Amino acid sequence: MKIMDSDIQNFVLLNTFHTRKKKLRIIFHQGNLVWDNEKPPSDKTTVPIENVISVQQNYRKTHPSETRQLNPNAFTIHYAEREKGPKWVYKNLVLKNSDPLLVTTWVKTLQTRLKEFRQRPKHVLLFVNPFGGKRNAMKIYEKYAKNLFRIAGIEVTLNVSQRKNQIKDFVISHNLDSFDSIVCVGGDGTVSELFNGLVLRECNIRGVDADDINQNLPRPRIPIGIIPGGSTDTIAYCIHGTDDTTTAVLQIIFGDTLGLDLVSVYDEHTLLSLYASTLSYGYLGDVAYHSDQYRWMGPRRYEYSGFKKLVSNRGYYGELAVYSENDGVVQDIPCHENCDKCENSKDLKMNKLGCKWQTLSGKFFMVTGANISCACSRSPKGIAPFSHLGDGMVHLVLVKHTSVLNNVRLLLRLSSNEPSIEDLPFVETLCAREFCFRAIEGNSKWNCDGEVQHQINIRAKVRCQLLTIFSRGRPRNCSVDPTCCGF
Ligand SMILES: Nc1ncnc2c1ncn2[C@@H]1O[C@H](COP(=O)(O)OP(=O)(O)OP(=O)(O)O)[C@@H](O)[C@H]1O
Repeated sequence: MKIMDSDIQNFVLLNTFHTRKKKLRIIFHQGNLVWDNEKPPSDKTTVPIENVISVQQNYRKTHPSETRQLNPNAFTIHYAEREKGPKWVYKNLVLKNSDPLLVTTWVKTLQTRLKEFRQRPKHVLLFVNPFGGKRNAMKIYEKYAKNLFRIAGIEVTLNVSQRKNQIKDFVISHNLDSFDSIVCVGGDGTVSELFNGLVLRECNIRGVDADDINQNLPRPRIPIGIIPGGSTDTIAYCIHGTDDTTTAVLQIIFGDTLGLDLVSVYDEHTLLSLYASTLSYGYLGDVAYHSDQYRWMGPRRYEYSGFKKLVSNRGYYGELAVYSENDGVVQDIPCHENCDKCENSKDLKMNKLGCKWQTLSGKFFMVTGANISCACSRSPKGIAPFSHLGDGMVHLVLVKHTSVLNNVRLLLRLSSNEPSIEDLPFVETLCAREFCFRAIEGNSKWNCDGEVQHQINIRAKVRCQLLTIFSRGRPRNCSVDPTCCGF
C-alpha cells in the first residue's frame, strides 16, 4: 500500500510515558507534539516538529570503562521554545516506557519526520575570531554552541582565525564542497570578512568582474550562520531581534533561511568592500577610527571615543547623489519574520521601478547608509528602524551639523526604546537603491560595518538578498531594554 503525505500528516501517536517526575500523556498529531504540563500557567505544552532539534534513544548508565548500551525503554526529545520576545531556549523531555516497541515506534516516527527538514545543516565550517569583542569567542563556542551542535548531529570543522582577513582569504581560496554551511563566532567585522570572501569567491568561479558596479553580483550558494561574539553584534541582533547566543545557535540548527541585502561600495575603479549593516561618515567614522586604538578597553572603547567625538562636534561638508523611486520617501513599516516587503522584493526588476537621481549637499554631523535597522542592545530601535533586511534598499540617515545639545538629544533617542530619531528637525532619512558621496571640506573616514574605510569619495549600490542567512527572523512586537548609552 502506498503511503501518501497526507497519511503521514494525519498519523497519530498517543501514549503514556513516565518522565523524571510523573506520568505524562503525549500525542503527536499533524506535526505537533502535545503533552500535559506539570505546572501552570498553561495546562499543555505544544511543540511543532520544526522546533524539535533531535530525538535520541537514551543510553543505560554504565561505568565509563564499559561500552555504552542503548536503553530500549527511554528516549529524549531535544527541542527549542521561544521565550518572551525574540529569545529561544533549549529544552529536553526524557520519556520512559516498559514497552521497547513503543519507544522504538516513537523514536523512528519522529526521526523520520525530522529527516524531511533537508535544509538543516549537517557539515558546518565554523570560524572563530579570538580577537573581537571580549576576546572570548572560543569560550562562547564551547559553552553555547558545541553541545547543541552535537545534539543536532551536526559535524563541525573548526577554524580559529590567526590574523585579520584570514577568514576572507580562506573562503576565497579553499574548496568548500564538503560543507553545506559556514558559521562564524565573532562581531560584525568577522561576519563582514566571511561574506566579502564568499561573494568574491563566487565572482571568481563565475568569471564576474566584481569591480564593475554595473555587474550583477552572484549569490553565494552556501548559507551562513552568525553566532554573536563581538562588541556590538549589530548584524546578529537585527537578524534575530536579539544578541542572545543560544538563540543564534538554534537558528542555525533549524536551518531556515532568509535573504539579506548587501551593499557594495566602490571608489572610481574598484570594489572597496561589501557591507551588511552601516556605512557611516562623520561622527561614527571618526569613532571607528579613534576607538580602534583603544581596543584593549573592549566594548567600552566605543563609549570613550563616542563621548570625545561628541563634544568636539565637528561638521563635514559633503555632496550626496541618491538614486531611488518615489523621491526616496521612507515607509513606516518595520521588518519582521515573514516580512511581506522583503518577500515581494526578491524578484523586483530595477528598470521597472522608475528610479531617479537627486542631489543634496550640506554640512553634516553624520551621514549613514543603513542597510538594516542597526539595532543592537545599546540602541534597541537602531538608527534606521524601518530599514528592512531584504528589500533592496538602504536608508540614508542624514544628520545635519547642529549644537552639541542636539547631538546629545540624538544619542539619547538612539539609546532609548522610543521614539525614533526620524522626527528630530535636524535629521532627514531617505530610501536609496544607490548613492554617491563626495566630501567638500572637513574630511572624516567611513565606518564600514565597524571597520575603518579610508577612501572618502565613494559610490554604493544595494544588492538585493545577496546573502542567505540562517534565521527565522525577528518576531513582531519585540522590544528590549537598552543596556547602555547609544555610542
Ligand atoms: N586572529 C585575529 N587577529 C586580529 N584580528 C582579527 C583576527 N581575526 C579577525 N580579526 C579582525 O578582528 C576585527 C574585529 O573583529 P569583530 O568585528 O568580529 O569584533 P568587534 O569589532 O569587537 O565587534 P563588532 O564589530 O560587533 O563591534 C575584524 O576587523 C576582523 O577582521
